[in-house]
Amino acid sequence: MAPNPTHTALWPAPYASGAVDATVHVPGSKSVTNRALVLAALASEPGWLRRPLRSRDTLLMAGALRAMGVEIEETVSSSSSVAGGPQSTGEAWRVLPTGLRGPATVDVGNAGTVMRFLPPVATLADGPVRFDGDPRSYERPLNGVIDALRRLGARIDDDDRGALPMTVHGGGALDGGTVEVDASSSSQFVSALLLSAPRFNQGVEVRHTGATLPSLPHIRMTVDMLRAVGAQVDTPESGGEPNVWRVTPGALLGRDLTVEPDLSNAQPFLAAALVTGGRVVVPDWPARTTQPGDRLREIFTEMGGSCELTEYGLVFTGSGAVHGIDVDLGEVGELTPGIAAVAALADSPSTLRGVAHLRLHETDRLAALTKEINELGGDVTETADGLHIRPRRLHGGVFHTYEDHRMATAGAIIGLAVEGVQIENVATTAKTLPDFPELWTGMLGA
Ligand SMILES: O=C(O)C1=C[C@@H](OP(=O)(O)O)[C@@H](O)[C@H](O)C1
Ligand SMILES: C=C(OP(=O)(O)O)C(=O)O
Repeated sequence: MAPNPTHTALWPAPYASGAVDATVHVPGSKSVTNRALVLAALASEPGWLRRPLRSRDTLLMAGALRAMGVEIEETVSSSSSVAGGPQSTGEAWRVLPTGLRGPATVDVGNAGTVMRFLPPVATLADGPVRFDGDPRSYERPLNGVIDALRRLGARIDDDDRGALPMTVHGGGALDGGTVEVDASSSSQFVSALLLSAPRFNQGVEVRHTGATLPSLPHIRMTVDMLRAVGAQVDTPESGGEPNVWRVTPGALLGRDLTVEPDLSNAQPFLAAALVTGGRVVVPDWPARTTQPGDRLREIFTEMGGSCELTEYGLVFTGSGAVHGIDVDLGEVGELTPGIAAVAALADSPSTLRGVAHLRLHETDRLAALTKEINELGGDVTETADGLHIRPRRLHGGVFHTYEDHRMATAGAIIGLAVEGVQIENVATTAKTLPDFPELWTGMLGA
């Protein structure tokens, strides 16, 4: 990868001199957009995605599917009545599924959803599909997907490393069947196998064998979205065995889906209301959702705020006080960096638990948060499965982001309350929220 000159750039994180009071239109969910793209590509008829997220991860997903022959037409209507911010206003993608083709090359970047959800899709292509990505993608766990696909009948050439880069030799179809997977390092192993399973000859039965399973709401999201396109899925929640999911083979419908705002990307804006004692409104917050970010209503309330979910959206208000929290974040790991940032500004210590698997995310998030908060004068220690955070008076300095979008937004939260924080490579937020700096300064009225 060519060096990106913006990686060394420093962004002075805006300091909030008073309480924020803003309405923030948060763009669409990464997790919903990328699942919707996969399901639409596997359907037997065309489908629509409205207000899709347009970010690095979702454009990589769209690009990969196009490389395998799927047509994705992008249209932008000028309708100003559509919420969702300038990036997604009125945008809709029409997906026209075709026979999946190889040879093809897929760049996964550092997108977990692309590197895990697409190898099962590639087994259905009629030729080889080569997968490669950012250096960090070579280190992120993929063995659960590779081993499972092999056992289900796929031919994969990964030089026996269980990681990227690799080639999936698509044979036009996959047997499918029953498979055991240890998904303790990523729930995306389970989601990946379920998403393509309606197109496997025998469907799939996935049996998770590991001691822990992170990010359950994301597996529920997979199941809900599969059912919404006509798939039959049996789950532990629907009376099945614990840790076993079954998908029956069958055709998938094309749908017209409007993507919800990304509630995990709403986190820094809600945090801004919390740490400044202000008020932030997020329009279109769904009344019912599988997104893990919905847990913020409860977590940030416990940390000192209050919220009201109205027909218009979520109104979140800070009280001026920020409290520490003792919480298991295993189900909602992607919220950890933002919660750690708020915890560093609180009036009492915090313990964040259940997130050992964050060491294998975009970066080792536990090490990165510890180092960066401590370099601003904080007192954070790593535990076996999380962080202890004892608030201290912080000072300005450079907050490094390790090409992790959620490190950048965590640093911005701290910068609201601490003068002189500079975020290195804020552009890394483009992974899921390219307009972050503009939305942030817009929220502050700058
Ligand atoms: O399926 C998904 O869309 C995701 C699942 C989670 O992955 P892990 O289970 O690997 O944490 C989450 O952290 C990631 O941001 C998105
Ligand atoms: C872990 C994350 O992403 P990915 O989909 O790349 O796993 C994240 O967005 O916090």
